[in-house]
Amino acid sequence: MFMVKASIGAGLIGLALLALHFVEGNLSLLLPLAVLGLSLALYLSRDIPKFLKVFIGVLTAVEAILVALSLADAAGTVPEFLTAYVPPASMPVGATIFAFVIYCVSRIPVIRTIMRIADRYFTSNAPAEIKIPLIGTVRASEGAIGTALLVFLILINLGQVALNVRLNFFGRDMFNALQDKDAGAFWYQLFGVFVPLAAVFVTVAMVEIVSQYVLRIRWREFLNRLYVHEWLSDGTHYRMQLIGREADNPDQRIAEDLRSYIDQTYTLSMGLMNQSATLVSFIAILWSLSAGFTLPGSDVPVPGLLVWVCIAYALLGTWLTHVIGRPLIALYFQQERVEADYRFSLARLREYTEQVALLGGEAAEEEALNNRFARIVQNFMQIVRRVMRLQIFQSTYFQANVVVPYILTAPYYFIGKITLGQMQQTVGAFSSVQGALDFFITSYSTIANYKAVVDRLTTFEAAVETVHRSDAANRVQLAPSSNADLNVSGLQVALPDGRVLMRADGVAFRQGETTLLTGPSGSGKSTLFRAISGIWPFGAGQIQVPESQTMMLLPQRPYIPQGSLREAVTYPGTHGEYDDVKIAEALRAAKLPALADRLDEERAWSQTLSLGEQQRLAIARALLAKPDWLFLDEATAALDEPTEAEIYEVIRDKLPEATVVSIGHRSTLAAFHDRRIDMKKMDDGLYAPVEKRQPEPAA
Ligand SMILES: Nc1ncnc2c1ncn2[C@@H]1O[C@H](COP(=O)(O)OP(=O)(O)OP(=O)(O)O)[C@@H](O)[C@H]1O
Repeated sequence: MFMVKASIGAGLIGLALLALHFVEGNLSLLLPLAVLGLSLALYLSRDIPKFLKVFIGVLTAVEAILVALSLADAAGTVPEFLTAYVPPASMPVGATIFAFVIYCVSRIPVIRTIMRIADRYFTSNAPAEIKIPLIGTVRASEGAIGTALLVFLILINLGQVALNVRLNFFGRDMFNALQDKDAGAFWYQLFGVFVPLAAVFVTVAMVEIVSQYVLRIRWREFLNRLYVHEWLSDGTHYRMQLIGREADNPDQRIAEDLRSYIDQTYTLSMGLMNQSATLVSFIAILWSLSAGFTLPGSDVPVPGLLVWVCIAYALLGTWLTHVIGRPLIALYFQQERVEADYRFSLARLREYTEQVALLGGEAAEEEALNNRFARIVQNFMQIVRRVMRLQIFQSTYFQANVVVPYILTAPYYFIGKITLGQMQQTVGAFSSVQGALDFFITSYSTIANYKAVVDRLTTFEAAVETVHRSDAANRVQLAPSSNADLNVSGLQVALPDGRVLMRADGVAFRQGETTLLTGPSGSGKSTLFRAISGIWPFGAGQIQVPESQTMMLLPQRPYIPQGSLREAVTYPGTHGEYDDVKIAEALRAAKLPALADRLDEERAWSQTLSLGEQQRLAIARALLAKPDWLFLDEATAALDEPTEAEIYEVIRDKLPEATVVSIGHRSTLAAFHDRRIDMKKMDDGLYAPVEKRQPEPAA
């Protein structure tokens, strides 16, 4: 496809050249036009990530302007004030080379992975709006707004390079004025040239920083929402931690890694473009400045001598940096992991502070925390050792950078081949080219860190995908059925490592009939409940659930979110779903009258309420949600027997339509259920539910 487009591009260029030849009789513009055509073909070629395509697009557009300027110049139609800005032919060539490099880079698998994350934002169709000063509110898709901001920022960055090029000439003219002792020219250069340029520079820098921050935060907000959504949807967050440790600390990946990814993608890509543009511009200058240079100690002229020296010097530095710094990638990855583990341990301790205090577990906790922190230190010290070596090399290299251009040019100055201004300009251009080529060296740590961040995001995405894929493959199937009962057939429930724990075949939970599930601890009762609610994927077989009926499962230890008591009771209902009167009523019914008028109170409820109170709060949730099926997994085990009896009474009274299935160990529970199923160990070593005859009520 690309070849077809390239051929079409080349054909069009041919036609344009022919037309030009007849009109102008001028073929010297062949090169810029040809390279412009190539850039266009690159831009049009399919399958380039959008983020990179934007860069090629802007480069092509800028290149078109430069070529147009050259054409106008050839035709003698460029206004006087613009003639100084007619670019040398090398500029469009440079832009095309850079576009081609981007194109080639976009074929590299790791870059495609990186760009796929970026493109989730830049290709988004979600409606959005942005307020632009002097223009007002503009509505467009989020992807379009992001793209527009990116285009704007690329243009600004290119503009900054152009300003630097102009300043390089200012340096030459000013030093020449000094050498000639021409005071008039000197002051003109200072106030007529430098001051206006500096003013433009400051304004552009201000606009750039604001636009850049706006783009970054929009981009982050978008990806953040997306990741949070993917993590939370379909119980992925739960199943992800069941399948292994590849995607450890998802909180860290969403909160930290996404931010780093966006910051670094922006900084590195813009930096790379900036440095490439600098490189192209200053190589052109350096090339022309090399004109008078001969091989040292001889009269043999070497075209572009300074350029070659500069490139060889930088390549050597880049290669050495890579060799020394490569282990940093893995070390940074590991650092993120141990830091997140430590943070999580602290947060967990905060959650369980009461249990730790009661058990007097402080010493054990301290030891565990110190051990975890020791891993941070250990890995960090490896980073330090590696960074130290890198730093020794880089510092030496950068110190040498200061003097190398003087060493190269001074001999030519002393024998009068170049003026002081030219020498100064050469040193400036050499440093700019050097700086651009050193981009990789200066950014090595960032790049190493970036790679670690990208790996963490891609493993996160891969884990999300694994969870979704496992949906389709071998797993317990939940099948909605028109039958009012819940039927289990051919079910085998396994552990994450594949070991089968229990089996159940031909078991029915009948609508309207309360069932008590009993059995030894560890026999898989809770896991069967998890399978019925669809969050436990491991195993095989089918569970037919009555369609369009709601289910609610209350575990032994309820989850209580941070926030007000109202939010705790109405969870997982959305804000405003129940009015306060109903909430208070539910709390009173669940034997928590003292809480009924404290709905606005915000505190760590999971730490202040007793377990029995938390369990009653969960019952209040069920009373509000009115599910068709209510599964109670030892959900009243912390209550005294009379209160437990009252709660079952309330459930029967307030939720007469609900089918209750309970798990419990207490014998008194049997009285509240119509039927009992017991988990029994079978001959094959697996547990299976067996119908148990209810004892006749005592006469
Ligand atoms: N995420 C998990 N990873 C590995 N094993 C698990 C996981 N969850 C549960 N198990 C194991 O599955 C088995 C059954 O656990 P389950 O909680 O279903 O038992 P139970 O019958 O409800 O026990 P109890 O009466 O003590 O609550 C246990 O041996 C438990 O260790």
